[in-house]
Amino acid sequence: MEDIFRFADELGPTKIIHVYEPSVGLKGVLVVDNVAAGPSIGGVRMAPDVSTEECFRLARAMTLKNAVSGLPHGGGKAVIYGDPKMPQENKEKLIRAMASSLREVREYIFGPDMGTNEQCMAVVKDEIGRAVGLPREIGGIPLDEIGATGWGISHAADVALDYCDFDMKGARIVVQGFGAVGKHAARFLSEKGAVLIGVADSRGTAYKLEGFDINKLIHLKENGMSVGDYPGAKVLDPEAVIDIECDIWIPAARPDIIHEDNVHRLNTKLVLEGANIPITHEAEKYLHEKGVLCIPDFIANAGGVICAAMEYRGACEAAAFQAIEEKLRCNTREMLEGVACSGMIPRDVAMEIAVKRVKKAMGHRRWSLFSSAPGFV
Ligand SMILES: NC(=O)C1=CN([C@@H]2O[C@H](COP(=O)(O)OP(=O)(O)OC[C@H]3O[C@@H](n4cnc5c(N)ncnc54)[C@H](OP(=O)(O)O)[C@@H]3O)[C@@H](O)[C@H]2O)C=CC1
Ligand SMILES: O=C(O)CCC(=O)C(=O)O
Repeated sequence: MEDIFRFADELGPTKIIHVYEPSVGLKGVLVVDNVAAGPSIGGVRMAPDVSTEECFRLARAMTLKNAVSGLPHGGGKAVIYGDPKMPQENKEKLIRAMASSLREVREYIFGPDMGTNEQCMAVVKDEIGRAVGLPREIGGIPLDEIGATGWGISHAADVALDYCDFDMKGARIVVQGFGAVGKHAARFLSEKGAVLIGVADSRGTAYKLEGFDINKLIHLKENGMSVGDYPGAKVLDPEAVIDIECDIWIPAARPDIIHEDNVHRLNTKLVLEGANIPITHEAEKYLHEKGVLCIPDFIANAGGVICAAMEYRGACEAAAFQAIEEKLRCNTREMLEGVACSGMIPRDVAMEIAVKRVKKAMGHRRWSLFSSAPGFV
């Protein structure tokens, strides 16, 4: 018999909810992991093929990310099954139904993730009044539009370079995924002097040794084209983005894309994990042994959720940007100093810091993973 508690450990998850509503074709899952620190924040992903296990791993990444960022929030993640490029009308129906079915699950605050955006969060807000990453017109900070996560990645990069043997000026960057995270990471890093030489989206990889004009690339994507349509770029298949020699490689798309079987193909000096869980633990160990510095997801890509948590409390955009900068620089340095002292891989050092904080929050609760106090969530 299937063990439905197979993901359970001392940190969670406290709830796994499967949602089904055939009248609109909704199938979805919500994993609320540890909410000892406060109600969970984490994005809603729309994708055709995410398992409950993957949703759990993404929710756990949020628990660690929120803890390491010192936010009064636990970790959660939701998945709506479907093609994110479906007609807007159908997408809105699915999102409304998902939000409506989770109306009373107050320990989860909806945010944007792969396949959802500010407009989707506006729909959730309209339906149940509980969402972050909202458009400005309804009082939000549109975290994807302003590039909150990319801003954080650029600061993690600054600190990481103190531990590498190259400078930002002229550094060659390659990005897998040119959506909310990938394009803004490339934009902020190029403003610091780096050069984007390789980029992939779901349709292909584009390569240009002289460097892309990032605004031109963004414009082209906004008009429904692929990165491969960039004039003069060499076009390769999507997987080829792994092989391009560069100084900084940024995964900003799907999970588990670098693993034991392909990690040897990476030809880079620094990896900044923009995506969640993009590299397996074994592959990260391999990179560490090869001298490639790898800044793990819940350190490098925390900018989005820091922005979301600030928005939840009514902060303005400028304050959110400042908080992201401060927290990302401080967390990256703390982790890298730990690596320098211990020789451990960066993820393991970051895990120690995050789990210690989660356990401290748990120590304040009668139940370990959540609180039942009135008004807690
Ligand atoms: N949004 C945020 O603030 C945060 C997001 N993240 C994580 O970052 C990652 C990306 O999220 P986000 O940018 O929001 O998502 P988006 O949906 O905005 O963009 C995803 C990008 O990945 C591309 N893509 C999809 N599949 C592949 C593939 N097989 N090969 C190459 N590229 C591919 C898409 O291509 P196409 O353009 O063709 O569709 C698109 O360009 C996710 O792991 C997410 O969880 C983490 C922290 C915060
Ligand atoms: O959209 C949010 O709520 C925060 C961003 C997020 O989901 C993530 O960090 O993976």
